[in-house]
Amino acid sequence: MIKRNLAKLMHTMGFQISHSNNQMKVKPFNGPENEDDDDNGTNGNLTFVNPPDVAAYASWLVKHPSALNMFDSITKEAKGKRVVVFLDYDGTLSPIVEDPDKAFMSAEMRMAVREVAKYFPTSIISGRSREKVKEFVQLNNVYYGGSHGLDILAPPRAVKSFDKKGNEVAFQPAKSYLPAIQEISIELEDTIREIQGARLEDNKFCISVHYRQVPPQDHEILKEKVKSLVENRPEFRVTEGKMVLEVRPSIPWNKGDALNYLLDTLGFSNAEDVLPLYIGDDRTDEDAFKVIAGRREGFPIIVSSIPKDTVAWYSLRDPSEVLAFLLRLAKWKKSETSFFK
Ligand SMILES: O=P(O)(O)OC[C@H]1O[C@H](O[C@H]2O[C@H](CO)[C@@H](O)[C@H](O)[C@H]2O)[C@H](O)[C@@H](O)[C@@H]1O
Repeated sequence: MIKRNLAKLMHTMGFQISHSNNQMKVKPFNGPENEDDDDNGTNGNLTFVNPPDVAAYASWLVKHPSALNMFDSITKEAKGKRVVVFLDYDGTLSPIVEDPDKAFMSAEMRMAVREVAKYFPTSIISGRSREKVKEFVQLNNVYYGGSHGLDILAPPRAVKSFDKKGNEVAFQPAKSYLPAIQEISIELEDTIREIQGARLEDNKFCISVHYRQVPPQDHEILKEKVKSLVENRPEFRVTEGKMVLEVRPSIPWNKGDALNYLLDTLGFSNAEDVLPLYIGDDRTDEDAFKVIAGRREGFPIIVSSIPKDTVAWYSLRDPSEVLAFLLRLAKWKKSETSFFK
């Protein structure tokens, strides 16, 4: 009886449930260690549920309802307005994996993003270098913001994105930091050399220090080392993501500013009928959620399979739900467009 009621509750909350050998299985819980590593479930395995986690997630979903369950009210609000889409990359369009160089996007996801971009101006704002994220995404009908928005190739039609000869020029507010970034990268390399499994990723205007493959007992040692190195370099600051420290120039620029910059260059800054939609999974995406929340209009959507503090209004559990949402969004717009033809 209790089991049946729990199953009913979870179904209402949007969980996928299956039964075998009389044991209830729910996707996606498999006991994430902490909020920094809530990427469990992205491998699609079903695992046994810890009931308190299910209850916690269910009550979190009340505050941050599934964007799939809320789809009709989202499209009702979007009708007749201009939706502008912003997407994070890692953990949103691609599952979190051990090796950052292998965070590939599926062909289905690529097709879904391409479809969405046919109907809505679409940008991808990532912590990766702009070149790297473009290499993963391989689409020409989206705009790219790399290094957490410190490197944006604005829409070709925007005056700001051309130099005198008419060549495309990226917006790079931290360009003068490049020599210092190279210097700190060498220092970081030296600092982490002794720590087994630690690795650097050069994201052009940010350096990521990954510790996903570092033994847990060394995580704090690594964090301490990196933070004390950066403390001596006031021109840099550290932000934290999923098993990664991101060393970046201490200029007041984040994914929220990048969102505003893109809205501006796309010609939407003063428009009242614009609804930005942002989907992201990590702490740095909160800056973009805040911008949308501040406008009181739009759709800030967090990707998370565990309850976490967020200013996002809606949620999706993992990249597979992001895929479902994007496909539905494109389908909705396509049917709306053909209806008015
Ligand atoms: O803003 P994002 O596009 O989400 O970038 C944030 C970081 O994403 C990448 O690291 C994360 O994904 C890796 C691959 O799945 C994973 O191995 C790592 O543990 C995650 O933190 C990227 O490699 C970093 O440089 C970005 O800072």
